[in-house]
Amino acid sequence: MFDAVIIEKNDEGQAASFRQIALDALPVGDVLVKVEWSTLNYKDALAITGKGPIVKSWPMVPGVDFAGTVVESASPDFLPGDKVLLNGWGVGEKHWGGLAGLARVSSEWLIRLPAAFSARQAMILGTAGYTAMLCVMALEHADVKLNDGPVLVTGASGGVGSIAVMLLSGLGYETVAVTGRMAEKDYLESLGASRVIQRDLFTSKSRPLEKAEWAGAIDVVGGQVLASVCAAVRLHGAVAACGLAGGMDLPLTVAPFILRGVSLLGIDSTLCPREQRIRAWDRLAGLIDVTRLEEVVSEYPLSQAVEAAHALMDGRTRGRILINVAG
Ligand SMILES: C=CC(=O)SCCNC(=O)CCNC(=O)[C@H](O)C(C)(C)COP(=O)(O)OP(=O)(O)OC[C@H]1O[C@@H](n2cnc3c(N)ncnc32)[C@H](O)[C@@H]1OP(=O)(O)O
Repeated sequence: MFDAVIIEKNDEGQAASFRQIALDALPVGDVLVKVEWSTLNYKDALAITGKGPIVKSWPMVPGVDFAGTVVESASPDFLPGDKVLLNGWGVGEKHWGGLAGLARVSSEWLIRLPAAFSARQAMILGTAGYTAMLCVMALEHADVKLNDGPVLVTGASGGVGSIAVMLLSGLGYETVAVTGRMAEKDYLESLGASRVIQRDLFTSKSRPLEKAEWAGAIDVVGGQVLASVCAAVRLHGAVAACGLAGGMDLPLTVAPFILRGVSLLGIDSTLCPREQRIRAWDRLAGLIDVTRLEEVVSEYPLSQAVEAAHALMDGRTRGRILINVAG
């Protein structure tokens, strides 16, 4: 038996609970991992609270992230004792995920834990940190340079936003944080934001082109916020879009793209190719000052993951939510 959060569905709806599960209930996979640390991302909170259609197969152990140690392996790529991590690949959606003491998964989804990080540190970063890194790499690839002007981060006090602010400011970009929670101004400045501005400035319908202010942007919100950001990007700037916390719609015109040459860069961390993931984790290893990770984290035991998911959905958390699975 092992401890897990499990989401079950019946005629009355879905419910998540913390309980013991039998070993033989684990799904198929060629590697068995003892999970030590996991996390809660916005997507996990949607799954646990039932506020979004994340779960595709029932019952489901949620958790798109985990880090731990290989216990059994039928793959030539991993041996018992290897330290590994996993982000995405439909784990926690279609295949049992990381909010459990054990996970049986495909070896193709695992990567080795970078030497720069402990399992705990890797999970403070988790999918949010790796997604933020993919966004930064996309802006670099689009040639957004340090002296081109300020770079915006929306949803800045959340998991992706906090790490994005840390990474961009660490690289030397003038980083401007957009938040719905101005009470987090000091926190965002401590992460490296040179300015913190209110989300309200981006929530009204924008004109096709607004005053060109931003050299680039990382957006976790989508909807009107993303549209307003695109309309205010400078000539040949770029926006990396990775989230939909504010909605799926995109009420904008083609003006920013055809009149200012703005690029809208889609970031998908779930099915991102393995080589690109490894590059992102290598970049994180080079850029993140591990002594500063404690500034962005709140830690919960696995037994309290369901309560933490409700707090995240209600906007009562900030930064990264770390789940201590091994105890
Ligand atoms: C964590 C990464 C992933 O899960 S990537 C996986 C693949 N992508 C997806 O599944 C997309 C779905 N997920 C999202 O859209 C998420 O927004 C996200 C993944 C991009 C960000 O997740 P994160 O873990 O950073 O979420 P947080 O809850 O910690 O922070 C969210 C941030 O957005 C603000 N926000 C929430 N609701 C709204 C809204 N309706 N309108 C505008 N902004 C909203 C929230 O308050 C946080 O920022 P703040 O500074 O407080 O404004």
